[in-house]
Amino acid sequence: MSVLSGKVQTVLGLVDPDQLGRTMTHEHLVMSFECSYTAPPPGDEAVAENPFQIQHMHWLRQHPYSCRENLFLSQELSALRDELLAYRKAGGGTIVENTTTGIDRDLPALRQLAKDTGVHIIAGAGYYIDCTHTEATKKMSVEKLTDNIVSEVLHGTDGTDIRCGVIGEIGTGWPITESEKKVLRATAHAQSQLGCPVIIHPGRDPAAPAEIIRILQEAGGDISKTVMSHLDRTIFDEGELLEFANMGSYLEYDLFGTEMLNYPFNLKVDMPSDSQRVRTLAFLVKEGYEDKVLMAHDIHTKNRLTKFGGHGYSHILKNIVPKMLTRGITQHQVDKILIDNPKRWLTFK
Ligand SMILES: CCC(=O)NCCS(=O)(=O)O
Repeated sequence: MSVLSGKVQTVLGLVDPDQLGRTMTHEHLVMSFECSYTAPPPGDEAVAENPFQIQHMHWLRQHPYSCRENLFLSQELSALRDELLAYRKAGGGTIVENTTTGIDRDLPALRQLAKDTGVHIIAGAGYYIDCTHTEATKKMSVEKLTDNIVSEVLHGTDGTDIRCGVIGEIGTGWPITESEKKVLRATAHAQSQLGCPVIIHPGRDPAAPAEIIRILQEAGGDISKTVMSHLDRTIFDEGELLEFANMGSYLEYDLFGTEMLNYPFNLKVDMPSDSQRVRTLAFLVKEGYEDKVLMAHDIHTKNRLTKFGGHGYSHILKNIVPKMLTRGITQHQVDKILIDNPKRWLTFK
């Protein structure tokens, strides 16, 4: 039994799980997503260089990764403070901040945002996808990676005494690289030492989530305390979704607010609309998975902030929940998805 057992670890210290309230389990507040820059379509270069004007907002929603300036959420601390205050006003209590090594995690900024706004913020330990692994990271043994992750939870992160409360988002692509497999095994080893929550970013292929669960399971991970993120752009077939759900992880729909015609990271994927996401949640609830579903917006670009005409961190609470209630999901089930499931996942064993 560790000192963390039965508690949730925020950037301001340990809290009782009952204090969390409504929780978005997959957001970013301070990060950069430069690693995913994608060249704009031919002819659109001038728009990409001059993005934040009302007449360009539709273009930005369609091509969020083709404008470098849009990829630096870390430049928007004042807007983020306003966002979190609005989130609290809308009934939000907690945000899990999924920024890991490789995409510019900033623990002191998260601590300041938590102090300024009263929102509980839980930071993420570990490593993002392969292209952000340094040469030094790629050379590390699973044991060394495990030690690093454990230390980020027990002692502090990035040279501070601020501790992470989850492992992840742990990044993987498709196919999963050797370096990513080592990080997954280290994640499982760290989780079995700490009894902590884990959250995974899968590659963009329907086979990726199950393959990741197998790797974690073989390395001793606790799948019942693991979240599979981004299912909205990964598994589309209902039969395949139920087969994956049977493996026992939490099932996260975390791209609420993103609607784009051409998903640049996998042109074969049709990104669903929010209405289609709600329909999938209703399907999972009907099939008996109401204790496994989680929701979030995964905000990781500036154009999604209300300052730039975006939906902000309160979109689910303000717009999506009312829609869920008209689509066969009860208030009790909504509370499970937004309060009880996050609380159970985030509590250390
Ligand atoms: C760091 C943010 C992130 O990885 N978001 C996932 C975007 S997507 O792969 O679902 O498009």
